[in-house]
Amino acid sequence: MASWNFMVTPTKPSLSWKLSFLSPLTTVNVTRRQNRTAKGFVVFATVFLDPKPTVLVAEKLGEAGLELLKTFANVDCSYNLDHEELCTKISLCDALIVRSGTKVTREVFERSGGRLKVVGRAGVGIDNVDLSAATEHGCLVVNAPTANTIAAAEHGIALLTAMARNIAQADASIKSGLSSLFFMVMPFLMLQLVIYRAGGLLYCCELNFVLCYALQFSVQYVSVVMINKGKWQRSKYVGVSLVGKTLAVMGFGKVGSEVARRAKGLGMHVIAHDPYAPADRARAIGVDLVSFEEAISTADFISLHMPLTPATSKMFNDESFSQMKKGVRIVNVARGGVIDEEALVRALDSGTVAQAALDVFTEEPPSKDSKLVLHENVTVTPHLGASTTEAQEGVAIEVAEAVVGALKGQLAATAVNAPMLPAAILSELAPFVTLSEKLGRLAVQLVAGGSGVQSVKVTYASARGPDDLDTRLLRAMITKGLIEPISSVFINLVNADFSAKQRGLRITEERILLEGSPENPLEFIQVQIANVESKFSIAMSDSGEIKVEGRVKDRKPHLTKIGSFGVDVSMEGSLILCRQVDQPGMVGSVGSILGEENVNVSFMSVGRIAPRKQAVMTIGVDEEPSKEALKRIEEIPAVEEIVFLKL
Ligand SMILES: NC(=O)C1=CN([C@@H]2O[C@H](COP(=O)(O)OP(=O)(O)OC[C@H]3O[C@@H](n4cnc5c(N)ncnc54)[C@H](O)[C@@H]3O)[C@@H](O)[C@H]2O)C=CC1
Ligand SMILES: O=C(O)C(=O)COP(=O)(O)O
Repeated sequence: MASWNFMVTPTKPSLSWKLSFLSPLTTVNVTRRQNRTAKGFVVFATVFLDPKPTVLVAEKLGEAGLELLKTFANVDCSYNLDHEELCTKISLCDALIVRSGTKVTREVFERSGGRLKVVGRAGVGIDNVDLSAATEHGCLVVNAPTANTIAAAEHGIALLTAMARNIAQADASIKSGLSSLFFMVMPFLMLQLVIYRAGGLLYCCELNFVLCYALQFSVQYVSVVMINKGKWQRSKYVGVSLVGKTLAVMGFGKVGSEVARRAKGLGMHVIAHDPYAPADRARAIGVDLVSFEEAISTADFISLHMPLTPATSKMFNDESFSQMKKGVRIVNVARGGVIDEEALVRALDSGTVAQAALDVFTEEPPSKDSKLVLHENVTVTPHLGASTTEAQEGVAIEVAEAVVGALKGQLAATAVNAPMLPAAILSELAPFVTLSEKLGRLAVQLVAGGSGVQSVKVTYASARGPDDLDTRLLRAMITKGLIEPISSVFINLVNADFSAKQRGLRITEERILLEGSPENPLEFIQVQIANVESKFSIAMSDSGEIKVEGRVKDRKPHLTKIGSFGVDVSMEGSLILCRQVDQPGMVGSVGSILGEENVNVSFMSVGRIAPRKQAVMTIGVDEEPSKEALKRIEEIPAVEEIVFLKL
């Protein structure tokens, strides 16, 4: 536990008031109080900074997820924060967990002061998180993409069937009938009571008593008739059948395909529109993938399951409603923003859309006088798609695992703004990830002057076809290696591409398809930097670029080529590269200088063109040698150039 002494001058005697900007989980010990000043007390306080990260949970999260978070972090459950409160708290948090009710805006990232490392969305839709701002601030965004799929699909089906059979309207109608009876009878009972209490004029009271009962009975009679004939509205709520009808599933992803599967079970004919869905997945459950126009113009029911993006925003508008079959029925369990809500009201009024069942709205909660919500042909629920006990426990665990993993620096399988790869592939690629970063680091340190790097070519040699080798992660790590040694920018998987672009660094990728078994994901990776000069001339390839190449051996990164020189060096610690004339005694001379300087050598290897010709000595060192030590090595007559590189 780190401790930090500082001085505060509270203007009020209350020290805790002044220290409230610190995390509630930070322990503050006041150790000494000194003399009064004009402004108040001068106090020495010792603040014990808890080394555990702090996770702010801003919306209700399942207990199992909270327990998991608590094993690794301090958990601050502060629900219902307004935006300003969130912005104030965020600079004390390493991670933030939200559901759909919290807007994680650019301001949140800006005011985190760089501390926020991960935002966890306990659910699927990340339209409430400003992803560009997160990426620019190097903050990873992870979600829980699978645990609420079934809940959302079941809710979609619940709304579909409830809408077709007017369940919600009929239920409300019966209940409003009963309550109107209650309210109609109540005043007469009250009146009767008042008359009794008045006392005195007995005759008069009895007269009133009779009158009162007569009125009460007639009202009761009218009400019962109304309930039976009026609010027991069997003919008003005649529904429509689902069997044999066409359902268009718009967005054939996880939820959409589960809805389709269930709708098939109800005997519906299911078509789907999704520009990115694989046709074979649709075929496997007996669904035809069709164009947007065909889907909306042939469907009796339309169920929406695409994400809200700039491309899908208000894609259901006056124009698309006009192409629909008259009397179509629409279910939306995706996002309110995919529908132009005013256009939907117009379509409902004109009868183009017979009914809509909506779980989501452009503004949540919708305004109390929302014409859409109040429309008699609209059934609504308050964004309940993911709200089952099971789904909430599931998303809580899914997001907590992702957040803890991200805080530990592990690669996230549910990252939204960084390369996302399945866990098995991540584990297979892990040593190549390290190799990539080290190659980038090494290459950029070989550039004379360091900056000015603009054009980098990365070559991946593999027996695997492009579809079996996702290189985004490797590219991001090479970028990290290239940028970090020459800047103060912290690069991670999230902001690598963005930072490269911002610095005008163009990274092109090339693949060499090797023959043989694709057991290993990669044979070697090569990084070339064009249009620069090197501080170590040997690093230049024949075609004039700085070139380094590496392989993974025993899951460890190895440098195997510098320029055109073959070497074999484990890429650990730091390296001294030394170009020399190959002659006896070189290893000893260099080794003894380093020994005298108390620099521990982890390995030495010499690669040469031919005996007594040019050679490259690669020396792994545990400590950084002093400038004097490097100068002494450089002064050995056979040594032609030398460079020290931190990996
Ligand atoms: N109401 C609720 O409580 C819940 C709502 N959702 C929402 O449901 C939606 C779907 O979730 P998942 O199926 O888990 O996501 P997903 O990512 O598995 O599926 C979305 C599908 O939409 C497709 N798509 C993208 N652009 C499209 C376009 N222009 N037209 C048609 N399809 C398009 C994608 O290709 C993808 O297949 C999301 O918006 C999510 O936020 C999810 C869970 C609960
Ligand atoms: O997962 C989603 O996309 C949802 O819409 C669920 O939202 P919620 O977590 O219930 O606020």
